[in-house]
Amino acid sequence: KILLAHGAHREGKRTDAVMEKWRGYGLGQFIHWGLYAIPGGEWNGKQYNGAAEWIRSWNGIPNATYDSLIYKFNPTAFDATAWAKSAKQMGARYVTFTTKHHDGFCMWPSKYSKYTVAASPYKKDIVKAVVDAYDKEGIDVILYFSVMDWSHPDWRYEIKTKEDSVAFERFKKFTRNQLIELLTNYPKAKGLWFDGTWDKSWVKQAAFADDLETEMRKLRPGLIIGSRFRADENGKRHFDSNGVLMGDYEQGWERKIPNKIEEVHGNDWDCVMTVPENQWGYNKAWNGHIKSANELLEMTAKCVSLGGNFVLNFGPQGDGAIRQEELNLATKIGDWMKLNQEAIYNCGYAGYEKQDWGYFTKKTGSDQVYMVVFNVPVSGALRLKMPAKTKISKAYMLADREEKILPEEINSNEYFLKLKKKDHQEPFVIVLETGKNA
Ligand SMILES: C[C@@H]1N[C@@H](C#Cc2ccccc2)[C@H](O)[C@@H]1O
Repeated sequence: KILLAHGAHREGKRTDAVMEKWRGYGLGQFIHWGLYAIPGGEWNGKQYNGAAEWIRSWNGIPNATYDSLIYKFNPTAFDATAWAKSAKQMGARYVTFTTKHHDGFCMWPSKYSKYTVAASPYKKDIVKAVVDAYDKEGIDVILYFSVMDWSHPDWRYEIKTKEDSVAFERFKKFTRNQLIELLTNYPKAKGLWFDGTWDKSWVKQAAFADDLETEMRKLRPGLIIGSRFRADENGKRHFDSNGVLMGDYEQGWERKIPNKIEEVHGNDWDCVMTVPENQWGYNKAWNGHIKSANELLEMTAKCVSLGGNFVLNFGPQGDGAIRQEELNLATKIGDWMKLNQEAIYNCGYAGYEKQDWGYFTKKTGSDQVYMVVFNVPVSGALRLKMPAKTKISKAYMLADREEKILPEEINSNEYFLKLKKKDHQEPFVIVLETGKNA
């Protein structure tokens, strides 16, 4: 093992109650909202071909012109309670909200910056409104924070000169001040979701970032911080030089999902996912491949079946309203979750062999196993392979417990489950009651 002063401080999963709850969330919501929602991926009638929340980096817009959007920020349709109720209906159990994205605009009245909601026509504290509204709905809040801050004069991508170094020291103090401010102003927040930590300037700050993480955890015991916050002294990110996860869960699953359990290395993790292929902030153009509710439900089940959580992103418009297409998805997902949430919440990896019909999930701390079915063969029967000596004593539809399914044993641990209905237009869950040699 390599001796590290700033590597991971813990090996293996956290076992405290806060993290146990995080582990069982199953489904979450991400919200990307800021000044970038005003242009919505378009400027002077020209479509920006990147992610809408990155439009400030487009050389088609002078930085000062983008930053003057602050004077247009007055989201008259913003209603945090409506957002929180929509998230509750969808079945989200946590929300990750952008306090400051790469453009540096603060959605809270930070006393360390002039580039905040306080200086906009809207004036009010949006982070507070979101934290309070979601907390009231019983949805835990995680605060997204981008270390990279394009608008700050002391931000550097790389430290090349003495001047860079002096400036970046000021930037580090500014970053620490804002993070302590967020934890102090919004004590209900359960965690911090860091982004914008990949540039050389920050990767070189192993000692500073390590001390800052320690300070934040001391200020807020139980705080949840992912693997993206800091690098070790060798510049290793997410996993330190000994291959040990940095932080409390793996944060690398951005717009991608693992395919097998080995890929998650026994760690906690969540996947954050966009509805369009790669748009986090609001984009006027709702085009390219837009994921359907069934696709998103499959992603949710796949994540839970591999011990993770699925976090679906919403990009509210510049006026604060969530676009109807996203509200419709939330409703469809919520309707399914109402009937089937038992197979998602507080569930994880069952340890069974993956099969074509869909995903196994298992209730944490129990033997209860679920089949979340996405693919019914033309035969209308599901071939089910169980671990050796694991018998099925009972099988029934979760959404209608009276609908029993008679498992026909075809081998010592292989069954045919004949379904009453063949053509399913959405996924369904079969509850399996098993028992060793039942
Ligand atoms: C959670 C997501 N992370 C941000 C990013 C990025 C990014 C940066 C460099 C290369 C590819 C992707 C996106 O803007 C969004 O906030």
